[in-house]
Amino acid sequence: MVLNELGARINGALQALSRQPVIDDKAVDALLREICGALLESDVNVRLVHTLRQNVKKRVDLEVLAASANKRKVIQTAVFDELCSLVDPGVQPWKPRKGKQNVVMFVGLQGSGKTTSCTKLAAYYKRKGLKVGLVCADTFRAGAFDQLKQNASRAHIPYYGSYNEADPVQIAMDGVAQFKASKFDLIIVDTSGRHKQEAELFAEMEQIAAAIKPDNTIFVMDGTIGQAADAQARAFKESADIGSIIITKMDGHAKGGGAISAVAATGSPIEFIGTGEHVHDLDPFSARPFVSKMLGMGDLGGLVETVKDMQLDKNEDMMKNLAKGVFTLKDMRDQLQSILKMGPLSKIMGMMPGVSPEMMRGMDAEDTTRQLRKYMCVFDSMTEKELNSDGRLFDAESRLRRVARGAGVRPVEVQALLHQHRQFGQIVKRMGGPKGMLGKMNPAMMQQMAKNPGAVNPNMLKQMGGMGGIQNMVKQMGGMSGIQNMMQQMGGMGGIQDMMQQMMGGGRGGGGGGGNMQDMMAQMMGGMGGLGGLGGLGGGRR
Ligand SMILES: Nc1nc2c(ncn2[C@@H]2O[C@H](COP(=O)(O)OP(=O)(O)OP(=O)(O)O)[C@@H](O)[C@H]2O)c(=O)[nH]1
Repeated sequence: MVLNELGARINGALQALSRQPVIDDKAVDALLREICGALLESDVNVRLVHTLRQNVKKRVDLEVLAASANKRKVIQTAVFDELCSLVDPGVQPWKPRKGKQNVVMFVGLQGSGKTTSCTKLAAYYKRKGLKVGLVCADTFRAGAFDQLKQNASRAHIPYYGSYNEADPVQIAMDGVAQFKASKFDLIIVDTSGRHKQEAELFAEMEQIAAAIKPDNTIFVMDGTIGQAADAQARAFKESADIGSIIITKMDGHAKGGGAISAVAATGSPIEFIGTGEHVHDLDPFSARPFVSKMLGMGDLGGLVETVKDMQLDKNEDMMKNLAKGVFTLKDMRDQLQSILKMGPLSKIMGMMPGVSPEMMRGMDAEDTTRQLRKYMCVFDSMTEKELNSDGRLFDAESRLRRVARGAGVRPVEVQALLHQHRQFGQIVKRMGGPKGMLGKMNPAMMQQMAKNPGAVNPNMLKQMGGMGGIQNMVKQMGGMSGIQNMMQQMGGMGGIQDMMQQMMGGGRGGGGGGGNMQDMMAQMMGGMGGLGGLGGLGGGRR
């Protein structure tokens, strides 16, 4: 059973319990039977499933709880906590620090996704502002260096490797020395894999580790290997000083229960999971948000992290414009670019509470991304004067045709983009200016928002999780016939405004610091504006 289905089934069992008129031993047994059955079908190790069952039963003492009105809540919390402990060894993974020369070595079997994950990790920390270099010490597989070179070039990450040197230890040492001399913050070394866990592989791993003395060794494991994960994780753990783990190929259809639970049982924390072949398909792993997301309860921490990574600080001009009620074509391009950087839209949506993986199924993220790229070509064909305008310049047919020709699209597609821009521009006009919400923000708040979009009080986020506003919004989304439809509606002015109002209402109710709430709102708007635009893109094509 794939993880999406596992989440839906556990959720279904918990909801069935909520509907039971009487909560007795029979009801708890039925719940546990269903949950444990689902876990086993997802390849979770039988021993761990047994432990989970025992622990929940221990915590749910119906006699003690008899008088409590909150029996269901206690049971649900126990199940949630036990699911979390199933994937959490309780150890924090090592993290590189900027300004320190951190060396990380990757190990794993051939084809597990090591080389791909090296570049993903490099891109992740590059986004966080670290100077990152990649070293290819895989001399076993012909073509490994070319692959790393290609991936690294695409992600604009400096790399080191050799076509002549056959000794992986020498390459690793030379690469690390070169990047250290150039004051890199993080040096990632990719090593060879083998088809099986064999002595030669482990000997090579040890030699490289002894030569470069990594600060952390990351074990990469294929998430699709099911029950075999247990033996593999243990073998690597015994032979190398594994600090943390990346599980790859955990895309929507992966049956990752085996790998996740086996790895957690070895005591090394899972640091990331790979969720696709794209360089941004690497999600930080943390037990509670993971379980929460799997059960369709969202991941607000992840959402903020993503918004932070959108680097709104680079959009200081846009923030100033928005406050004034101005929205140029360049502002729109910058927003869409931020969204593109974050990878597929489904990732952002999946972090919202109430948007279960099931709901995301019909969404064609690839299609949306392709469409977005097309729009980037349109922006690239515009002159600086056109980009800084409100779009009215394009009333001239010849201008429109010139840009369409330059971008290799039909004029009607340029018109669709301009239409989207106009719609959003009207909202900005209403919200900006001295009377609008954005206009009312004081300059210090604006500056904080532009400079440090991540400075969001985590408690406030918790409040947001409990807020009626967001959840209502998400419920509305759920009621629509599909996310794509919702996007289209959001593209329309009414949709965005309703949503904003709901969130504002919730913000007041939540009682969070007013300044923080508004910061958060504006941050989300940075994203939402882009999402609104996306909806229009989809709609324009249909
Ligand atoms: N769907 C999906 N594919 C992935 C993911 N990570 C890696 N892959 C694919 O898995 C295949 C193997 O990945 P590599 O990075 O070449 O594997 P490797 O472990 O470096 O292999 P060796 O260099 O031979 O040891 C490639 O086709 C990758 O695109 C992931 O998270 N999801």
